[in-house]
This record gives sequence, C-alpha cells and structure tokens, in this order.
Amino acid sequence: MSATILWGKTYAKKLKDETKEKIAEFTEKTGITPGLAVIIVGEDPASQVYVRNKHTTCAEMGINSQVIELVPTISKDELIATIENLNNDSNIHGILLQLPLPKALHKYENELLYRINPLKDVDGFHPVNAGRLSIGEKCMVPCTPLGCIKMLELAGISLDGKNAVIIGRSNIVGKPMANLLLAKNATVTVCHSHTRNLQQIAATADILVAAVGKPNFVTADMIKPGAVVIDVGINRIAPKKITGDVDFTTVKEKAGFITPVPGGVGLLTIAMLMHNTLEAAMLQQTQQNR
Ligand SMILES: Nc1nc(=O)c2c([nH]1)NC[C@@H]1CN(c3ccc(C(=O)N[C@@H](CCC(=O)O)C(=O)O)cc3)C=[N+]21
Ligand SMILES: [Mg+2]
Repeated sequence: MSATILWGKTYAKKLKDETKEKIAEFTEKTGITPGLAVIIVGEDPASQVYVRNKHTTCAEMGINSQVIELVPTISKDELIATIENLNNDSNIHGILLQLPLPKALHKYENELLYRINPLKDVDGFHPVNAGRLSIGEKCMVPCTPLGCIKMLELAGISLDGKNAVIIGRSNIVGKPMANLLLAKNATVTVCHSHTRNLQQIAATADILVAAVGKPNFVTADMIKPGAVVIDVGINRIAPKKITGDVDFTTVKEKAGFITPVPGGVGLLTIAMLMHNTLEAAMLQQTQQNR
C-alpha cells in the first residue's frame, strides 16, 4: 500500500492561522506589532525567493517586516554594525541573517550569527538557544526541525517510545531535531557520513528524518515497512526545481507516511519563523515589564 502523503500546505495553513490569531490578540493587548528584520547579503537567487516569501507571509500575518539588502562586498564590521543596530531597535523583535553568506564572509558566519541578541534569534542558531534547547529550557527553536515536530503532532503521530533515526548532524537540523525528539520521549539515533551500517540502522526507524543534502540518498531498502519518513532535504537540481533527500517514488510504496519535496516541511519552516517572531516579541515584552 502507498504511504499517506503529509502535505505541508495544509499544516502550514493551520499553524499560520493560529499564529495570526495570537498576533492579533498580542497586538490588541500590548499595542505592539511584532517586527522581523531579514538581512540578505548579495544576490543568491534562491535566497531572494525565500526572503520574498518571508516578507509576503509577514504581511499576511500582521508582522512588520524589514528586508535589509546588502552588497556582497560589505565588510564583516559593517555587517556587525547592522546587526547591533537591529539588536538596539525596539521595533525589531526578530533578526534573521539569511544563509548562505557570500564566499568572502563564510569564515565569519558564526561570529556574525552569534552577534544576534539571543532573545531576537528567531533562527535559534545562537549557542545560548542551542544550549537551552539541549537542557530543555524555553528558547528559540530552529524553524525547520520545529516545523517537523509540529507536523507530526498535527498528523496525530505519537513519538513516545518510538525509534527515531536522523540522517545528518548539522547544527541547523540534525542536532536540534534530535533534542526535540528526545524531549518527546523518542529513542533517538543520529547518523552521519562516518556511520557504519546506515541501511540497517535506518531500517529500525519508526520515524526517519533525512537531512543529508543529497538527492535520492534514502532508498526503499532503508525503510521499515509503515515508517514515517520526513524529508528535510532541499537539493536544487535546476534553477527552479528542488528535490529532497528521499527517493520518493520507491520509498512511498513502503513507508506509512511521507513528506514530499517541494510541498512538505519547507512550508512549515516559514510558518515557524512567524511563530518564533511572535514568541520573541512576547518574550521581549515580558522582560521589559519586569
Ligand atoms: N538564516 C537562515 N534561516 C533559514 O531558515 C534559512 C536560511 N538562512 N537559508 C536558506 C534556508 C532554506 N529555507 C527554506 C525556507 C522555506 C522553504 C520553502 O518554503 N519551501 C517550499 C518551496 C520551495 C521551492 O519551490 O523553492 C517547499 O518546500 O515546498 C524552503 C527552504 C530557509 N532557510
Ligand atoms: Mg550531515
């Protein structure tokens, strides 16, 4: 039997509607409109599309959004000054530095990301947020793994006691995903490029999360029949065509649930950015009133 396809659009709409309502309440109660600043350096066409999507979604949600477009030749210090200005701007509650940065700035990526005030870090990339997530404290949670968890929740898929296998150990997806699944009482295994017997380990998964960055990396022989397969991969195979990490056609015949790419968890990423921007605004508001 073919897997149930978990369409991102349905879940993203539900989550955005919820957040939109909460934003309206927050704004009515406090007079504050949540503000998000997105910094984009250079002219990566994919990044421009994402940033435009974020901007449009903010407008729909009642979030003020500011897109700061900077030339690719900007210096590290100028970029730091931009971030500090936003840190000090009380109308801005969330700051997102769009990745990837131009090549010349690659080596400063962490230094730049860590300049963002953790309270405004809507990506959840700051070490304070990563640390708080790992010890189960309230924090900004990275949007992509958070979107995956929300989707599983809304689909009524329980995680308690389940074997979850994550392929990929990035700080952006794999590691936070592991922490979120642990917090839901799953038994978590994280696999990576040095993992032996990947196929056998993957085949023990009730929940398999693919975050590798290689098209068709996950094949049907890695799937336990009926498993839930979450495809986080975004691989650009043509200027306007993306594909995931999972060989969708064959895997969907063996899995119980599967997310498509495009049209899967990517859409939840933006929904969670909106959610995190509201969270950040609420957090900053309560801190101010103390
Ligand atoms: N600081 C930072 N934070 C990010 O969260 C961040 C980033 N940099 N750089 C780039 C990646 C990528 N990303 C996506 C957002 C939405 C979709 C999305 O909406 N995808 C749709 C459409 C995709 C398409 O057709 O191109 C889908 O999967 O159906 C995908 C990917 C956020 N990123
Ligand atoms: Mg990896």
